[in-house]
Parts: sequence; structure tokens; C-alpha cells
Amino acid sequence: MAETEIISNSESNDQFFEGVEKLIEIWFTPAKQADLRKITRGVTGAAPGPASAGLAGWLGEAAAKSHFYIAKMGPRDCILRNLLQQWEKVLKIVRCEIISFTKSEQVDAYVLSESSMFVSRRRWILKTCGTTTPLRCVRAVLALARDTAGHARVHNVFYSRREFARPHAQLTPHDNFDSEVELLDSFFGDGRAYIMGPEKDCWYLYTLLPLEGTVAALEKEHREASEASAGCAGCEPDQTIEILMSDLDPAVMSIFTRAHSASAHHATKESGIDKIIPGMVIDDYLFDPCGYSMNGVAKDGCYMTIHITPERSCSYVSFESNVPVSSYDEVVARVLHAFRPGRFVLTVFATPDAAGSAAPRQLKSFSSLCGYEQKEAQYCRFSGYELHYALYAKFPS
Ligand SMILES: C[S@+](CC[C@H](N)C(=O)[O-])C[C@H]1O[C@@H](n2cnc3c(N)ncnc32)[C@H](O)[C@@H]1O
Repeated sequence: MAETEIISNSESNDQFFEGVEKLIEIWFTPAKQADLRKITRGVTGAAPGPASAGLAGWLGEAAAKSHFYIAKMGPRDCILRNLLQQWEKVLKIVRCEIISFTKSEQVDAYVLSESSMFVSRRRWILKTCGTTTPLRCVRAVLALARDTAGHARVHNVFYSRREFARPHAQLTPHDNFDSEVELLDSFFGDGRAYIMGPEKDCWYLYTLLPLEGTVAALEKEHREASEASAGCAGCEPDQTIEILMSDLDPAVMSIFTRAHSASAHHATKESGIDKIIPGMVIDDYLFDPCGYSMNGVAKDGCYMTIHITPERSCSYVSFESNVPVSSYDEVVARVLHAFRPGRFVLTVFATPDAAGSAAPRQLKSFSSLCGYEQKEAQYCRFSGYELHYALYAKFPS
């Protein structure tokens, strides 16, 4: 397991864990035969199986149909380890490990010791919490994307995170946003950095500048990319919602402890996580003595991911999905009903061609949401996306 810092809190006899994640998403420009899922193969090249089948082709029908746990693998364990060697090396740089794996036709989903990784044809998402260092692996990922996956051009990049509970406990470059931006700029040239919301609940974002310096130019490139990737279902259009919750209901949080729940499956059912977006294959994990992570993947290629730090002194839950709904009303209501946070940051991204293209504008007009009061809201349009950020707190606060 990674060297995550879990610090004892002498007052509450609780432990401190930094649940807030760093999230990096890189989109590569569509290219014939290029596929990031080729990276899952071993560096030795020993894995047989059809070129397009990836892990499933090698592990057989059963594994292709169902999700499976690396920890539970028997004789094939060392073969699987070989297959995952490239990602494992990357994640070592980040200071986390793969715990579990599931997949759909469009996306490979990894549960990590500190959150999740999603790999599809041209999109790579890494979300890690604790004191992990995701930006330190970007150079290695760009090299693997080029040399193993055939992706030579980056189309867009999003790096975001909420403000940490303990920023000074983070390792460089994550101990301040300026250092993160400096490192990102060293990979991608001049990006654009945003800080939204009030100091303690602020949300940081880095993304690329339009190539020709205008939003219209980037939207043009986005349209061309969409056309080039036509037939690659699940790649385009794009929309993502994140709900980053703190001060959660202790009764709900107790579900995500081994003392309360016999298994991750039990916690998933009791909390109602399985009902948030029905029809997903769920890969869930319950940590010892507490903590929970899950990935869900759907047949159409969309995903959801939930991570839970239940410790009372630092309770935190994150929800993220790219489910293509036109309105987020139901999803948001189900998430808030399941977790009952004291406050939360909501972010929604959508491209103009997404089913939820109007969602960022709709949300900005909501002064309250399911019993929560909007404390701050910001809206912006950039890089072919519209974005809404809002901070909500429970009535009365
Ligand atoms: C990895 S999980 C989910 C973190 C997530 N980013 C969130 O939203 O809170 C973190 C929870 O698991 C617990 N945990 C137990 N053992 C752990 C380990 N070896 N590594 C990381 N977390 C562990 C932590 O105390 C914390 O409650």
C-alpha cells in the first residue's frame, strides 16, 4: 500500500486523512490505431491474445464479462502483474497502487489505493487523494502514450482540485497551485489557471489555451476532433459533474467502516450508491478499518466514481460522472440524499454538443438546491467547454 500520511488526531481520537483529490484528465487528438489501453500490456511483450482485445483478450471470456480483483487472482496473478507493469510503474511515481479493475468496451477502470484511474482510447483520467503526487507521472504517461499507444498529440488537459484541508502536508508540487501550474506549463506550454470560489472552499483549474488564442479556434478544433473520432462511441461529446462534499452525516459515514459493513457490496447497497446511476457494473472496495472507493462503468462507456473518507474530523466524499443526462437534477438529489453533506462544491463541464450542454447555465441560476443554499457561483466558457462552479451549504448555515 502507498505511503499515505494518516495522522492521528489526539482530540477526537480520530485520524486525519486528506480525502480531497487531485484530478488530471488528458485528451489526445484522435489518431488511427492509437489507443491508450495498449499501455496495460507488459513491457516484456509476453502477453498473447488479439491486438485489440487488451487485458480481456488475454484473460479470457469470464474476465471480459465480469470485473475481478487483482487481490483475488490465483495462478494467473503473476501474468496479470506483467500485464499491468507499465501502469504500476507510473503509479509508483504517484505513490499509489492498483487494488481492483473492471472494464467496459470503451473504458478500463482501476480502483487505486488512493482513488481511481480511467483509461479509454484517447482519454486518461487519474484521480488521487492523500499525499499522492499525480503530476509527477505526467511525463511518463506522455511517453507511454506516444511510444506504446500511438498518441503523439495532446488535444486538451484539465487539472483540478478543491483546496486541501491541510495544504502544507502535501508534497511538491502539490503544496501550492503556482508550483502545480509551473510543472503543467513545462509539459504543455502556456495553459490557463483559474481559482474559483472563496479561499477555504476554492477550486483550482488548469486547462490549455486555445491553439490560436481564441475560444472559437478551440471550438473549431474540438469539432474537427469530434468528426475524426466519429464511430468511437463514448469519446465525444463530453460532460462531467463533480460533487465534492465535506462535513458529512456521521450516521451515513459509519456505513463505510468495517465495524458496520461486512463487505463493500453491503456498504454500496445500504447507502444507495447502487441507485445513483442505475445500470452500472460496480467495482467497490471497503478499506480497513474504514474508507470506501468505487468505480462504475456502463455499457455505453460512461463511468462514475465515488470515494469516501468517513473519519469524523475530516469526513469527505467525492462523486464524479460523465453520464450524458440533459439535466443533473435527479443525480444531484440522489447523491445529496445518500451522503447528507454539510457543504459541497459542485462543478459541471459540458461541450456544446453534449446532452447536458445547457446544464452549466441552468445550474448557475439555482440559488438553492435540495435544501442547500448557494453561497458562491461562477460560470465560464473556455476551450470548447462551458463550466459552472458553485459552493453550497446546508440551510441554515
Ligand atoms: C482511499 S479512501 C477514499 C479517499 C477519497 N479521495 C475521498 O474522497 O475521501 C480514503 C479512506 O480510506 C482510509 N484508508 C484506510 N487504509 C488506507 C490505505 N492504506 N490507504 C489509503 N486510505 C486508507 C482512509 O483513512 C480514508 O478514510
